[in-house]
Amino acid sequence: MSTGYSNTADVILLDIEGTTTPVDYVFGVLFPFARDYVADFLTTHQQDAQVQTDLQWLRQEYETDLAQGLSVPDWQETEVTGAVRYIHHLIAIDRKSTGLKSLQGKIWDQGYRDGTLRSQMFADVKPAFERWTTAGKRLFIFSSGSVQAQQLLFRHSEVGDLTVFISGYFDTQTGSKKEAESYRKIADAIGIAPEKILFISDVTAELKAAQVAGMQTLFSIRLGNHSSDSEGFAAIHNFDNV
Ligand SMILES: CSCCC(=O)C(=O)COP(=O)(O)O
Ligand SMILES: [Mg+2]
Repeated sequence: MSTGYSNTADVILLDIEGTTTPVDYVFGVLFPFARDYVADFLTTHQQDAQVQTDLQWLRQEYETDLAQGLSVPDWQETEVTGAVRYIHHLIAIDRKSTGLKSLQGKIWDQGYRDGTLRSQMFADVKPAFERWTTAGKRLFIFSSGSVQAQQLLFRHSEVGDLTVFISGYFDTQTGSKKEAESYRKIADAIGIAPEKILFISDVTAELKAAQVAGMQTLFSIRLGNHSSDSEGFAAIHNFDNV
């Protein structure tokens, strides 16, 4: 029996990759773009204060990996090429790392602004955003991508600027998507009971955490997703009946 959804939500909280946007766009376009441009970007921007913060986060993550005995590429203390090697490694293993995601957002910024990047949305996304907004529901995003990356993605989509429909954005600076506490913090920040929030994602571990926090949940099955096993969660193939 499927669980988690009774369609009584006032707020809809959406994941991005595998829910609003094809996995193929993230893995086939965004990640290679960041991979290809990170060396140039760091060479030009490594002294910027926010880039320095990202590099410090990445360095801490690197030290933790080393302490845990994980296999990581060599990174001498201040070397850009070492940082680039580690960043390439994190992209290759799809680590949902706050430092990596923050840096990726900054790299994608230029690509979106000059028109090289245009984000892809599933065909039912914009009509659903319009329908939910008309029905008085508020829409929020919770993605591993940084808030900056989320805003860029919805502003520069192939179907136009969708940020007008979105009331707020949350990333892993709120907490891991697999921890119930993150969903409690999001409900607090929105100022609504978790039971009034419907969270939609393609990752059941995220739905389990949201459910523990009291949210309603739906599993997203989209073409190209990593898994279509809903593990008992109510599932959808698009937003048409949500
Ligand atoms: C904000 S677009 C890039 C998304 C991203 O970097 C990612 O890892 C996708 O994670 P999600 O939590 O949206 O599945
Ligand atoms: Mg996802």
